[in-house]
Amino acid sequence: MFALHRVQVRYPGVLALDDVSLDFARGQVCALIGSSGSGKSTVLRLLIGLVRPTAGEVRVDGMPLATTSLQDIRRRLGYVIQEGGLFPHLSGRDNLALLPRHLGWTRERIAARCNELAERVRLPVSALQRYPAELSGGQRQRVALMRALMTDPPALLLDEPLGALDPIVRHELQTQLRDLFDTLDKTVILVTHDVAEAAWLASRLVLMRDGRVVQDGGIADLQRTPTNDYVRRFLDSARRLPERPA
Ligand SMILES: Nc1ncnc2c1ncn2[C@@H]1O[C@H](COP(=O)(O)OP(=O)(O)OP(=O)(O)O)[C@@H](O)[C@H]1O
Repeated sequence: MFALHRVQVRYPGVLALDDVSLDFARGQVCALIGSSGSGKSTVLRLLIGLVRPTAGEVRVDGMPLATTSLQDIRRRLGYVIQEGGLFPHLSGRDNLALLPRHLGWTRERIAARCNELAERVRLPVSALQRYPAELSGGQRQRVALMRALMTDPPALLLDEPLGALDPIVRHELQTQLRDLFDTLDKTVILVTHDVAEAAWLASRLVLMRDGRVVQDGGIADLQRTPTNDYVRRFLDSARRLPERPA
């Protein structure tokens, strides 16, 4: 569905992606992991057309992204940025209604979709009357996820969708996200720092470092045959609880 072919992205003074080639198959859930600044968010920004490659090519459904209009791209993609990215001056419901209204949906259709998605992400419908600042972090992320799903796009791009949440809410949302991915049959590309979260949510992990792909495979491949010491160290950095003293 998406392909990066020998892509390079250069920001002023920074080589953010260096000769990256990746294919994302339809229906696959893939996690981009790696240390801060390794280029994960840049991959998502490329796919949504917010950033252009300085070399190489991005294709969507076999067509060069450069020839596809931004509006067409956005219609095909639900995008959740870090911290949710909701408009602070709009209620949750108005945030959700923005794109559907633009597409000419009726009030009834918008309301029905809000109710359906609120149930799916387990958010009380009454919370949608509130402004983002009046919601808890977990509720805000749920609304952001609902907004990405409103028009039922075939693909979801999620940038640290569960960052900055307390561990209990994060755990709960991880479970719900996995249920959603299992039932929705969408192409999902998500960015996370958390290896355990990546392995729980995605069948494929792409580990990045300094703008390059270090390893690409299932968690079992990374564990059994790490391509280098960095992969081993990255996996080992996930802390386990210490043994409780006797
Ligand atoms: N608009 C920008 N202008 C200049 N440099 C940028 C810009 N956006 C990102 N960068 C740089 O490009 C590199 C890759 O950034 P990117 O946000 O893709 O990394 P990341 O892996 O998603 O990081 P994080 O996990 O911290 O979000 C970093 O060195 C970053 O500082």
